[in-house]
Amino acid sequence: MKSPLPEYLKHVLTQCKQDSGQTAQYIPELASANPDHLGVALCTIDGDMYAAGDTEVEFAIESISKAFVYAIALEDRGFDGVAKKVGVEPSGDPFNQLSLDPKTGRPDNPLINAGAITTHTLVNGKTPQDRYDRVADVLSRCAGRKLRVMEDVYSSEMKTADRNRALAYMLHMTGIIEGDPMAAVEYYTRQCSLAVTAKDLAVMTATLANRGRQPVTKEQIFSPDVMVRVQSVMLTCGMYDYAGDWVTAVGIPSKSGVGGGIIGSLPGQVGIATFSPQLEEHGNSYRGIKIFEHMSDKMGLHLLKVVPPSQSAVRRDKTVKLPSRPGHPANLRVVAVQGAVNFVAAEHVSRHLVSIQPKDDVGIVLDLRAVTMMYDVGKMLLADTVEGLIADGHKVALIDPDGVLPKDKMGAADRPGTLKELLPQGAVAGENQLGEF
Ligand SMILES: NC(=O)CC[C@H](N)C(=O)O
Repeated sequence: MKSPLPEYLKHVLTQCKQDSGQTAQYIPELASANPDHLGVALCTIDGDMYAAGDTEVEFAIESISKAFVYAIALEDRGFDGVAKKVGVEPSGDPFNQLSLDPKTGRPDNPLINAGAITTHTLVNGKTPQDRYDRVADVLSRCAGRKLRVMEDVYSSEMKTADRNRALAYMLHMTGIIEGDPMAAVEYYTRQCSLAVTAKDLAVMTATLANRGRQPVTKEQIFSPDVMVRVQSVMLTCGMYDYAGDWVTAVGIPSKSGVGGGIIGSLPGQVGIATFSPQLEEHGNSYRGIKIFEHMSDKMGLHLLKVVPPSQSAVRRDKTVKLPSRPGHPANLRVVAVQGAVNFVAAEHVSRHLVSIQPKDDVGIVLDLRAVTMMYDVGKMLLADTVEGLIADGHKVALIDPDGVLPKDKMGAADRPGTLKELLPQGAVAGENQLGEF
């Protein structure tokens, strides 16, 4: 049996293949791209790839590189170091506009050309060549293969890069970029000329979605906090002056490039990439937009369409009568938690536990074996709740073989003997049998 997903993706392509728009006219080499190419690839955070159409055809990454180079700059200079030079505000302007903050002189965001030329100069390296080498190396590691420059695209784009040169001189004049502004444009353009396929982009994007860990090679390339920053800016600025429509209709942090690619990163789930070089008036791939709209709608991918985790955080809450033993509680309350415990899920579990009154004659078992991810806020809230129960005079036992709650805060609850103490002799041979309650 084969996965039905590739067939599904093929169907999406047939739904979205009506022609519209033009290849990028301002870069001769891109203007002559094959307008019929059409592909979609999807890579899960486990590294499973599904693809349909032209997903192994190379094209220039162009502005999609900006999201990754912003991530490198954040790693190399820290959040504050980058924030001094580039903002995070949607400009609402076309990508090649000189959108600078009137007070600080910073480019509005790192995904317009002015911001991206700036972030390129913030990458670590002694010389412009070193900086570029680092960019090419990190992007290649994200793709899982060495990416090459499309020299024809590069030289073609350099012939028509006057606007970017003007931006770079302006940025140099105001002290936003240091060093030779022409070298910045040259190497920024090389960065934009890196050749990728839709499959490369899907796995690169899954790295963003997977908290910075490349899902196939398993290399931790970026830190999770940097990924939050990058995807936030992708959500608000990734589609330039189309960003508001995009968030509304698609709701996936994204980035487009005039080579015809669009990437979409759904945090914790999947990286998606589309390829079709026919561009609409904002410079985004026309058919790429259609594919994203279609998939977001039919597959429920909009970031704001979430199932509240609180509704399923408590897998079981049961009170069991214990045989009477002097000095022991009459009942056992077993609260079993499952899934990812974020704030709302932890609040839900905590609410179950705090409903237990000091006068209730119960011992409490908090079973955390089915927790798949414990957020810091979950750790804090549940640890404090357990402490409070103990302070109320309850005996609490924790079943936490993976240590999802901080040991130091758990006191008596985490002593292996506590569970045995709570249960009558012979009631439980091992932790697993607690499931019977
Ligand atoms: N939107 C884009 O993809 C533009 C990138 C292109 N290299 C430029 O600087 O104009």
